[in-house]
Amino acid sequence: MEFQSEMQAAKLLKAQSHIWNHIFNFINSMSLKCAVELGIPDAIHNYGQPMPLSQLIASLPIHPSKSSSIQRLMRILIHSGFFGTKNVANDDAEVGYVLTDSSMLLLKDNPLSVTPFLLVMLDPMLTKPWHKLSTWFQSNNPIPFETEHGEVFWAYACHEPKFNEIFNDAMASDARLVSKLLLDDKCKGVFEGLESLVDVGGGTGIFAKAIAKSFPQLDCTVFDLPHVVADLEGSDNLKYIGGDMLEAIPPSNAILLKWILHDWNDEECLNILKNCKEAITSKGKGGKVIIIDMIIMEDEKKGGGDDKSVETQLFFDMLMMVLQTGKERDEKEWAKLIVSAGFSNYKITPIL
Ligand SMILES: C[S@@+](CC[C@H](N)C(=O)[O-])C[C@H]1O[C@@H](n2cnc3c(N)ncnc32)[C@H](O)[C@@H]1O
Repeated sequence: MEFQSEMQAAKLLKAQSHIWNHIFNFINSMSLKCAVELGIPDAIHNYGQPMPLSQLIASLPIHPSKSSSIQRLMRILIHSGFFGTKNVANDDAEVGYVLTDSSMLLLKDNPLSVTPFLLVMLDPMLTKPWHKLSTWFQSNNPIPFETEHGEVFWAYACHEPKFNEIFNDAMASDARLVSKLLLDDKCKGVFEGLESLVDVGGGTGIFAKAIAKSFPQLDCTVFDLPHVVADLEGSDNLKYIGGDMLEAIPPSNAILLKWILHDWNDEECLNILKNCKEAITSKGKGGKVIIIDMIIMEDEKKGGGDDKSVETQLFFDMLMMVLQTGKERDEKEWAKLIVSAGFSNYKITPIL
């Protein structure tokens, strides 16, 4: 009997700690945001060797009364894998902070830095709608973002220049990382032999610039909302056009849709895909649509991702529910969309 109650107590405590860790998940995000805002990854990187706490404190723009709190911030970030410790050279007793692969990706000067994405996703403009999620479920409002801000995401970005800028920077940072992986690796062939390409919803054109550079013969166009591409200058084989993809898309040999369709519901996606089809066939011959988006792979046994990558996919799906009308889709849902839009076949290349 005693054994049974010990088991029950253990189960109870495990359940409680599971709940506590979920309640406090935001502390991981906010501690990381704070470290980035204080420039901690850059301070450690610039030091060039394991950085003792005293040196880190001396290098940061903090009030002297907060010095003793830095060690506590670092302790949780070490626990979550953003920093490590190593012995300081020639000193067996003293340890210093070092970066990990993840904090390397948060350095300001790293061309692949994820910092702009972190800063926009954790900006109150994007975190506040999460507090409206249950209200949204009880209303007929289409999107929690709209419940909070009174209008849809793209309309809001149009008249909030600061938000427009940080959002576009965040997209550009992802485009830099993904274009590096895709154009250096096994996907380069996808763009070979094309005459023209329109990057629909291409933002400030980071991805299209990388393609235009790798394929100087390819005529590239970045097509996005007028306020996003206003004042942007093209080059020899790159131009910017403002417009609305829900209306029409400029004619082209190929269309790129990176991180577009997951923003929209099935009906809106069908509209976009039909406009893509129209754009690639209006040149008189068939072409292709290149979609860069995720495929939900929940079932590990059927070749899906590990626990962490499934969690990332589910996070993104919820993000689309809160910020947009869209969703992340599994292969069946993608296939249905593609076929319904009138395309005859598709090929999936798993990369990221
Ligand atoms: C999630 S971002 C993706 C940006 C870029 N493709 C990337 O992956 O870095 C979606 C983009 O679609 C653009 N967009 C939204 N509505 C649009 C519309 N109706 N017509 C054209 N572009 C639109 C946004 O301005 C934004 O740049």
